[in-house]
Amino acid sequence: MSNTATPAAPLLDYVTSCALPTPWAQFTLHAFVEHSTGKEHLAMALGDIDSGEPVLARVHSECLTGDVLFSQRCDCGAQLEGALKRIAAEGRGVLLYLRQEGRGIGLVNKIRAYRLQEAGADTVEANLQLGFHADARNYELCLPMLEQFGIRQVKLMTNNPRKIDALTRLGIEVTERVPLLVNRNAFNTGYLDTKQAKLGHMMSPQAALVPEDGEL
Ligand SMILES: Nc1nc2c(ncn2[C@@H]2O[C@H](COP(=O)(O)OP(=O)(O)OP(=O)(O)O)[C@@H](O)[C@H]2O)c(=O)[nH]1
Ligand SMILES: [Zn+2]
Repeated sequence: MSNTATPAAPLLDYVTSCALPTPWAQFTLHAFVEHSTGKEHLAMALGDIDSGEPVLARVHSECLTGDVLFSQRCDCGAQLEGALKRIAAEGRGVLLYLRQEGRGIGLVNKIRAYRLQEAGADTVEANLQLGFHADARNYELCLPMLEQFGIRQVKLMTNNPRKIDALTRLGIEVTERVPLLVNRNAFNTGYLDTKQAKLGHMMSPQAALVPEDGEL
């Protein structure tokens, strides 16, 4: 018998890419398909990202309500837009769009969680009442996605220490954390407070002090 270790089965396939013009820059949109679930994950890339220099990066978890439907219950849509604007301003970077809606519990369960929040639960309590972990996400796909572009070092746009830990454990070096703070509003202030108090998000009180127009 050979002593050679069997290489780990790939987690996802790289499929194809196209140009994606946005209001801020023309990105290249790359499509991946995850083997175990068939989910389609995306990367939006800009500029020379395989030069070996740390790359400005965002790992964004799907939030249909916030990213697409303009929900003010969370900060996801504003963070998505802010991250793309920053990458465009730098002329170089990548945004991984992971299809782990509702912190991994799915859209319908997130709506169930919102309903529990309307009855008084916070975002963590609602997940627990539904029988889920507070945060059911897993970031292992980030490694093959970043490897596709030759990226080993990132300047990560996040307030979430779990993302930094997860990437570090995967062997991606986070050379810098770039805060991604958005305007508070009457609907998201409790959500932001809970992220800070219970999920360890790094949001100083100055988080509220961003310009009126929400520029990041
Ligand atoms: N279960 C659940 N998921 C939510 C809720 N609000 C937003 N989400 C999901 O949470 C994910 C975004 O996570 P956040 O914790 O806001 O932000 P993050 O991406 O972990 O951290 P940052 O990098 O700092 O933005 C998305 O998948 C959203 O769909 C909620 O009340 N309940
Ligand atoms: Zn959201």
